[in-house]
Amino acid sequence: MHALFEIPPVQPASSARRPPGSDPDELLRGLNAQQRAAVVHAGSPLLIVAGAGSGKTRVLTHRIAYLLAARDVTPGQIMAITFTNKAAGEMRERVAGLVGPRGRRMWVSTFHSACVRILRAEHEHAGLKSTFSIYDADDSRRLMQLVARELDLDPKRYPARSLAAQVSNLKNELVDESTFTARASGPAERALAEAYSSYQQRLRQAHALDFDDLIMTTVRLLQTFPDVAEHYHRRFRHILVDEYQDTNHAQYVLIKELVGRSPEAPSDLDDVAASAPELLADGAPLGPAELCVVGDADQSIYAFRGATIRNIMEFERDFPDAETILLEQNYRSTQTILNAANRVIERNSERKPKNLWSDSGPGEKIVGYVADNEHDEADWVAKEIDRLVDDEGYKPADVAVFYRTNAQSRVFEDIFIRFGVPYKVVGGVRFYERKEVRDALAYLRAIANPDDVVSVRRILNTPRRGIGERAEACVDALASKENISFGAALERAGEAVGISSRAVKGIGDFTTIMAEVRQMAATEPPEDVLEAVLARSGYLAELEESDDPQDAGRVENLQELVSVAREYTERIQRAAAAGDADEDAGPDPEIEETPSLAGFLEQVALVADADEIPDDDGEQSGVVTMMTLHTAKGLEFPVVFLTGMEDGVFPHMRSMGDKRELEEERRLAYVGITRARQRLYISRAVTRSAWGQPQYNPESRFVPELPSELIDWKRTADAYTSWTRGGVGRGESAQYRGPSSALTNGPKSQALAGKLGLDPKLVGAASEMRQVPSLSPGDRVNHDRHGLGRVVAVQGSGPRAQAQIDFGDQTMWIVLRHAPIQKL
Ligand SMILES: Nc1ncnc2c1ncn2[C@@H]1O[C@H](COP(=O)(O)OP(=O)(O)OP(=O)(O)O)[C@@H](O)[C@H]1O
Ligand SMILES: [Mg+2]
Repeated sequence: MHALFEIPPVQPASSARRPPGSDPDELLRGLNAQQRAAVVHAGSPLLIVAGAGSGKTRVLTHRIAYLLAARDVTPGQIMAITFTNKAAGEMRERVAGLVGPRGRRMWVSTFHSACVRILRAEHEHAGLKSTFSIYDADDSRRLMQLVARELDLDPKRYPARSLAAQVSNLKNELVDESTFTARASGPAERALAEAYSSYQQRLRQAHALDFDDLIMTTVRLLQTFPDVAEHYHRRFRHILVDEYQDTNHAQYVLIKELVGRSPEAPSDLDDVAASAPELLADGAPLGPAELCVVGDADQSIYAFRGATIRNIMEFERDFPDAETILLEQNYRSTQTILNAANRVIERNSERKPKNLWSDSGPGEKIVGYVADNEHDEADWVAKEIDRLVDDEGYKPADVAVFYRTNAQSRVFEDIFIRFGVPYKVVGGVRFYERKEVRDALAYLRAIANPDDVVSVRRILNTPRRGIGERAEACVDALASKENISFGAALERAGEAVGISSRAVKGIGDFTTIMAEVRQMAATEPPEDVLEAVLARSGYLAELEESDDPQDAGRVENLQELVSVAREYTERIQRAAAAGDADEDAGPDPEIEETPSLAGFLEQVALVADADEIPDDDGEQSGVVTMMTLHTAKGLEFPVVFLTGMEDGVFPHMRSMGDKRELEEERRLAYVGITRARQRLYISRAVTRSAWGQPQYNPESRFVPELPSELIDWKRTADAYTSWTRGGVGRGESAQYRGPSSALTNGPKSQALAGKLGLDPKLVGAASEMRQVPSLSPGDRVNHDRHGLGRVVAVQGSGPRAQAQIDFGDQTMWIVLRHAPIQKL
């Protein structure tokens, strides 16, 4: 690897009349030597690898501004990829001030948004309707459920969720259904292959793409149609990618396709110039686009979604003429926080050593706290936030509380509400996941795309119109018989065999309303269409007439959705007006000029978790942000609380037996620590309830990896004085005594059975085996439902014991406490 260390000379300030920030010298002045080298680098592919907070994202932003200010690049030639829409918005905004309305032509977006834009523009090549629907994870699961039922797959052995996840993995590896079918072996793979094929067929019928399809279809489009690839290749001369360590294989291939091949020999260029001079229009060379990617292998935390560090580790092999630049100065955190982060991450194997340093001084010590239980932990966090605000001049908006899983937020919410700490939860049950919002969007999607089977079926009988499951099945049968879509079959419901006249009338009402509103959608903006359909369908009236207080909240959420649509319309109109003022840019077919239902649905479909982070409102003191560690990537906060630092919580129980997964958890810890600018807090609870029972969690193994001299413990486990008095010391776990049998056989255990999807009868059986069987790898077992199996691995002990068991056709992790299992 060779690093670039030449320091580009800073030119004396020239024309002072440039708008601020568009002066190249000024752009470079706020950067260190390596950052500057990255910003001005021209030609070969460029990889910037650097630790957290070293200014990678800042370099990308400045590089874009520099390209526009100093290198005669036009905004339309730039494509920048960020991990969230929020990050894209920030980057666009920062650059926009520099270039005015021309900035519209720059693509700054997530991979998914970029692909949607390409697919909308090229829908004919891709064999899609221009109004195709986008299915999110929940829609895919619903569709997979239909498929699994149709194929008569045993839902216990082949849960739809798992099938959908496996299909997603295959798509991330660019393995399509026919390739997989050809190579599938064994009953489990063959079942998956069948489900995959049938799922794809259903998607095609519904004119829908799932999230992973967006990428895979775009890759195939570019590979299959050289003229389409050429068009984008000619258009995008600069491709920039943030958070490159979290790209998966499909995204990586997409980047390669967009960048294009190595430079052609000059004679080829001459040939092109003679035969197709338009390809050389604007003087754009036909060589590969300039590629600049930034990332940090230590922050790769999406392996479970198919992200592969390989993409960053082997960048130089894949792009042989690539340059690499390292950044080592951290501008975000104190040296104490950095030292802690460095010491944790250095335990991982297979990493290139690097040492971040900061010149912002040692700062405050890390503060640690051991709570009796999760309520005590939240209580302490709330009081400490109060103190920071009252005594140290911090605002609530300066503070973030991180946890490993979404479910941990509830206790914090309860206590923050009681203490009056203003907060916002990012992720969790999000606005767009609420039932009424999904129903309303399903109406809109069914209007935009009548073939969208998942959406149509979702709202067909919501509100009730007397269309039961039986009627649906009759329509489905008609659709199969006539080989038409479900939506088309609804129009001919009267012909369906066995359908009741009541259902035919209900379906008639439904299709009439939909047809009317569909006509309206051709000319009216999405907010009016939404209001019309909510009123015409009776959906809103039903909520308004309800006595359930929750329904009032649902009406508010629908009002909010109408506002979201209105904002969308206004944004498009504003942008179009700004574009009209831009003389040198003609119409751009890849940019929306008028608001449309499809455009609105596209925007909504692509909203990611991180987009709900509140913007800094400047005036007010804002709210505390709560989120999972995964969502925290790329962000920074003056004060960070890392909570639930317990083995089994973080690192997550699932990952504890596997070295690679454990290393991914450690990278997550590194991400968490490095979000903090000035203050870092770590906390854990000695007991934490799970499924209504107390669990005793030992200290997270990541805590002793932090240098002890950097931590100021406000309370240790020695102070733990609950009913297991004396049983728990710091770093050791208490003996688990087991719940009383009243608990395990009472109504609670039946509720638990429901939560776990278990047959309640089996819980009784399992509770008789309160003594969790002690298993070791190699043991043979019998499971009431899965039959005979062999233990592959074991982790945890007492109530947390889990075993990985190979049942022949499948291998699964089983929590022994709940399992009807006997050792043979
Ligand atoms: N040369 C610099 N001078 C002053 N501040 C800087 C400089 N470079 C970066 N910063 C600031 O340091 C902080 C971290 O920068 P940035 O977010 O770009 O880092 P990053 O490498 O992208 O971090 P992460 O790996 O967490 O995504 C930001 O507040 C940024 O404005
Ligand atoms: Mg960044």
